[in-house]
Amino acid sequence: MTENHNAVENIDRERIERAVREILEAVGEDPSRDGLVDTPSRVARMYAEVFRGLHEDPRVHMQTKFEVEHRELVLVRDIRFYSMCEHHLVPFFGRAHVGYVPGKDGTVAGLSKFARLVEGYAARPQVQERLTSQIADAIHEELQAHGTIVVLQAEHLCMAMRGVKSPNAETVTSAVRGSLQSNAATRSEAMSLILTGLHH
Ligand SMILES: Nc1nc2c(ncn2[C@@H]2O[C@H](COP(=O)(O)OP(=O)(O)OP(=O)(O)O)[C@@H](O)[C@H]2O)c(=O)[nH]1
Ligand SMILES: [Zn+2]
Repeated sequence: MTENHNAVENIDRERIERAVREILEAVGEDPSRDGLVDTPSRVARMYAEVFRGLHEDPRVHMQTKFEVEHRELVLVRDIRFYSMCEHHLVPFFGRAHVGYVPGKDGTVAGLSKFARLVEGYAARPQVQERLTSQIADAIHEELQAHGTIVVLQAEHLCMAMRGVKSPNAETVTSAVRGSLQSNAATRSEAMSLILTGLHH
Protein backbone atom coordinates (compact mmCIF):
# COMPACT_ATOMS: atom_id res chain seq x y z
CA MET A 1 0.00 0.00 0.00
CA THR A 2 1.52 3.32 -1.04
CA GLU A 3 1.76 6.36 1.18
CA ASN A 4 -0.59 8.22 -1.14
CA HIS A 5 -3.21 5.49 -0.84
CA ASN A 6 -3.04 5.69 2.96
CA ALA A 7 -3.46 9.45 2.82
CA VAL A 8 -6.63 9.19 0.74
CA GLU A 9 -7.98 6.40 3.00
CA ASN A 10 -7.83 8.82 5.95
CA ILE A 11 -10.55 10.94 4.39
CA ASP A 12 -14.15 9.96 5.26
CA ARG A 13 -15.65 9.80 1.78
CA GLU A 14 -19.11 8.61 2.88
CA ARG A 15 -19.43 11.63 5.11
CA ILE A 16 -18.48 13.94 2.24
CA GLU A 17 -21.10 12.21 0.05
CA ARG A 18 -23.81 12.86 2.64
CA ALA A 19 -22.75 16.49 2.95
CA VAL A 20 -22.75 17.05 -0.82
CA ARG A 21 -26.26 15.56 -1.07
CA GLU A 22 -27.33 18.01 1.67
CA ILE A 23 -25.80 20.96 -0.19
CA LEU A 24 -27.50 19.97 -3.45
CA GLU A 25 -30.86 19.81 -1.66
CA ALA A 26 -30.20 23.06 0.16
CA VAL A 27 -29.57 24.96 -3.10
CA GLY A 28 -32.83 23.56 -4.49
CA GLU A 29 -31.47 20.76 -6.66
CA ASP A 30 -32.72 17.18 -6.90
CA PRO A 31 -29.79 14.91 -6.00
CA SER A 32 -31.64 11.90 -7.42
CA ARG A 33 -31.89 13.25 -10.97
CA ASP A 34 -29.80 11.49 -13.62
CA GLY A 35 -26.94 13.96 -13.94
CA LEU A 36 -26.49 14.34 -10.17
CA VAL A 37 -26.90 10.79 -8.95
CA ASP A 38 -23.14 10.05 -8.97
CA THR A 39 -22.06 13.58 -8.07
CA PRO A 40 -21.74 13.10 -4.29
CA SER A 41 -19.38 10.15 -4.70
CA ARG A 42 -17.45 11.96 -7.44
CA VAL A 43 -17.02 15.03 -5.25
CA ALA A 44 -15.95 12.80 -2.35
CA ARG A 45 -13.21 11.24 -4.49
CA MET A 46 -12.17 14.67 -5.69
CA TYR A 47 -11.90 16.08 -2.15
CA ALA A 48 -9.93 13.03 -1.06
CA GLU A 49 -7.53 13.85 -3.89
CA VAL A 50 -7.26 17.62 -3.51
CA PHE A 51 -6.96 17.45 0.29
CA ARG A 52 -4.62 14.45 0.42
CA GLY A 53 -1.83 16.73 1.66
CA LEU A 54 -3.57 16.95 5.06
CA HIS A 55 -2.36 13.41 5.75
CA GLU A 56 1.13 13.72 4.32
CA ASP A 57 4.26 15.37 5.63
CA PRO A 58 5.68 17.03 2.51
CA ARG A 59 9.02 17.45 4.29
CA VAL A 60 9.80 13.80 3.52
CA HIS A 61 10.69 14.95 0.00
CA MET A 62 13.51 17.08 1.41
CA GLN A 63 14.96 14.06 3.17
CA THR A 64 16.25 12.37 0.01
CA LYS A 65 19.17 14.75 0.03
CA PHE A 66 22.74 14.53 -1.22
CA GLU A 67 25.86 16.68 -1.30
CA VAL A 68 27.42 18.68 -4.15
CA GLU A 69 30.28 21.20 -4.53
CA HIS A 70 27.90 23.98 -5.59
CA ARG A 71 27.47 26.71 -2.95
CA GLU A 72 25.50 29.21 -4.99
CA LEU A 73 21.90 29.75 -5.97
CA VAL A 74 19.74 26.86 -7.19
CA LEU A 75 16.40 28.11 -8.55
CA VAL A 76 13.46 26.01 -9.77
CA ARG A 77 11.08 28.33 -11.53
CA ASP A 78 7.51 27.93 -12.79
CA ILE A 79 6.31 25.01 -10.68
CA ARG A 80 2.58 24.89 -11.45
CA PHE A 81 0.34 24.42 -8.45
CA TYR A 82 -3.37 24.16 -7.66
CA SER A 83 -4.66 24.72 -4.14
CA MET A 84 -7.99 25.37 -2.40
CA CYS A 85 -8.72 28.69 -0.70
CA GLU A 86 -9.68 27.86 2.89
CA HIS A 87 -12.18 30.71 3.04
CA HIS A 88 -14.38 29.64 0.14
CA LEU A 89 -13.15 26.15 -0.84
CA VAL A 90 -12.60 27.23 -4.43
CA PRO A 91 -9.27 26.92 -6.22
CA PHE A 92 -6.38 29.31 -6.31
CA PHE A 93 -3.62 28.37 -8.68
CA GLY A 94 -0.49 29.64 -10.33
CA ARG A 95 3.26 29.21 -10.24
CA ALA A 96 5.79 28.71 -7.51
CA HIS A 97 9.44 29.71 -7.82
CA VAL A 98 11.75 28.19 -5.22
CA GLY A 99 15.43 28.95 -4.76
CA TYR A 100 18.09 28.32 -2.18
CA VAL A 101 21.80 28.64 -1.56
CA PRO A 102 23.09 25.32 -0.17
CA GLY A 103 24.56 25.38 3.34
CA LYS A 104 28.17 24.62 4.26
CA ASP A 105 27.84 20.88 3.59
CA GLY A 106 26.49 21.53 0.09
CA THR A 107 23.29 19.65 0.85
CA VAL A 108 20.80 19.67 -2.02
CA ALA A 109 17.62 17.78 -2.89
CA GLY A 110 16.61 16.34 -6.27
CA LEU A 111 14.96 18.98 -8.44
CA SER A 112 11.63 17.12 -8.73
CA LYS A 113 11.37 17.09 -4.93
CA PHE A 114 10.67 20.82 -4.89
CA ALA A 115 7.60 20.30 -7.07
CA ARG A 116 6.51 17.45 -4.75
CA LEU A 117 7.00 19.73 -1.74
CA VAL A 118 4.83 22.45 -3.28
CA GLU A 119 2.19 19.89 -4.24
CA GLY A 120 2.05 18.39 -0.73
CA TYR A 121 1.42 21.73 0.97
CA ALA A 122 -0.95 22.90 -1.79
CA ALA A 123 -3.21 19.85 -1.33
CA ARG A 124 -4.85 21.28 1.79
CA PRO A 125 -7.27 24.08 2.57
CA GLN A 126 -4.80 26.95 2.32
CA VAL A 127 -4.08 30.66 2.18
CA GLN A 128 -1.34 31.76 -0.16
CA GLU A 129 0.78 33.34 2.58
CA ARG A 130 0.92 30.14 4.66
CA LEU A 131 1.60 28.00 1.60
CA THR A 132 4.54 30.28 0.75
CA SER A 133 6.12 30.19 4.21
CA GLN A 134 5.58 26.44 4.71
CA ILE A 135 7.53 25.74 1.51
CA ALA A 136 10.31 28.14 2.50
CA ASP A 137 10.63 26.76 6.05
CA ALA A 138 10.75 23.15 4.83
CA ILE A 139 13.59 23.86 2.38
CA HIS A 140 15.51 26.11 4.74
CA GLU A 141 15.32 23.78 7.73
CA GLU A 142 15.53 20.35 6.09
CA LEU A 143 18.43 21.21 3.77
CA GLN A 144 20.04 23.52 6.34
CA ALA A 145 20.30 25.99 3.51
CA HIS A 146 22.39 29.15 3.70
CA GLY A 147 19.48 31.07 2.26
CA THR A 148 16.03 30.32 0.83
CA ILE A 149 13.55 32.24 -1.31
CA VAL A 150 10.04 31.26 -2.36
CA VAL A 151 7.79 33.39 -4.59
CA LEU A 152 4.22 32.41 -5.49
CA GLN A 153 2.04 34.12 -8.09
CA ALA A 154 -1.57 33.00 -8.15
CA GLU A 155 -5.09 33.74 -9.27
CA HIS A 156 -7.84 33.20 -6.70
CA LEU A 157 -11.16 32.06 -8.14
CA CYS A 158 -12.91 33.46 -5.07
CA MET A 159 -11.87 36.90 -6.35
CA ALA A 160 -12.58 36.12 -10.00
CA MET A 161 -15.84 34.19 -10.31
CA ARG A 162 -17.68 35.69 -7.35
CA GLY A 163 -17.50 38.50 -4.80
CA VAL A 164 -15.37 41.35 -6.10
CA LYS A 165 -15.09 39.76 -9.60
CA SER A 166 -11.52 40.85 -10.41
CA PRO A 167 -10.46 38.08 -12.80
CA ASN A 168 -7.10 39.57 -13.72
CA ALA A 169 -5.82 40.21 -10.21
CA GLU A 170 -2.68 38.29 -9.42
CA THR A 171 -1.42 37.84 -5.88
CA VAL A 172 2.33 37.61 -5.39
CA THR A 173 3.77 36.44 -2.07
CA SER A 174 7.37 35.83 -1.07
CA ALA A 175 9.18 34.25 1.85
CA VAL A 176 12.93 34.69 2.32
CA ARG A 177 15.12 33.05 4.93
CA GLY A 178 18.78 33.20 5.99
CA SER A 179 21.31 34.91 3.70
CA LEU A 180 18.64 35.62 1.10
CA GLN A 181 16.87 37.69 3.72
CA SER A 182 19.93 39.40 5.22
CA ASN A 183 22.03 39.99 2.10
CA ALA A 184 20.40 42.56 -0.19
CA ALA A 185 22.69 41.80 -3.15
CA THR A 186 22.01 38.03 -3.20
CA ARG A 187 18.32 38.62 -2.60
CA SER A 188 18.00 41.00 -5.53
CA GLU A 189 20.00 38.63 -7.77
CA ALA A 190 17.57 35.81 -6.90
CA MET A 191 14.56 38.08 -7.24
CA SER A 192 15.61 39.33 -10.67
CA LEU A 193 16.13 35.73 -11.88
CA ILE A 194 12.61 34.95 -10.68
CA LEU A 195 11.10 38.10 -12.17
CA THR A 196 12.62 37.39 -15.58
CA GLY A 197 10.38 34.36 -15.64
CA LEU A 198 7.20 36.01 -14.37
CA HIS A 199 4.54 35.80 -17.04
CA HIS A 200 0.88 35.03 -17.45
N1 LIG B 1 -4.78 36.98 2.72
C1 LIG B 1 -5.44 36.10 1.97
N2 LIG B 1 -6.75 36.29 1.76
C2 LIG B 1 -7.39 35.40 0.99
C3 LIG B 1 -6.78 34.30 0.40
N3 LIG B 1 -7.72 33.62 -0.31
C4 LIG B 1 -8.86 34.31 -0.16
N4 LIG B 1 -8.68 35.40 0.62
C5 LIG B 1 -9.60 36.44 1.08
O1 LIG B 1 -10.29 36.02 2.22
C6 LIG B 1 -11.26 37.03 2.47
C7 LIG B 1 -12.46 36.47 3.18
O2 LIG B 1 -13.22 37.60 3.47
P1 LIG B 1 -14.69 37.59 4.10
O3 LIG B 1 -15.16 39.03 4.16
O4 LIG B 1 -14.69 36.79 5.35
O5 LIG B 1 -15.52 36.76 3.02
P2 LIG B 1 -16.46 37.26 1.84
O6 LIG B 1 -17.62 38.02 2.39
O7 LIG B 1 -16.77 36.09 0.96
O8 LIG B 1 -15.49 38.30 1.10
P3 LIG B 1 -15.44 38.75 -0.42
O9 LIG B 1 -14.53 37.79 -1.14
O10 LIG B 1 -14.84 40.14 -0.38
O11 LIG B 1 -16.84 38.72 -0.97
C8 LIG B 1 -11.55 37.67 1.12
O12 LIG B 1 -11.07 39.00 1.17
C9 LIG B 1 -10.69 36.85 0.16
O13 LIG B 1 -10.20 37.61 -0.94
C10 LIG B 1 -5.39 34.11 0.65
O14 LIG B 1 -4.76 33.16 0.19
N5 LIG B 1 -4.77 35.03 1.44
ZN1 LIG C 1 -11.39 32.51 -1.17
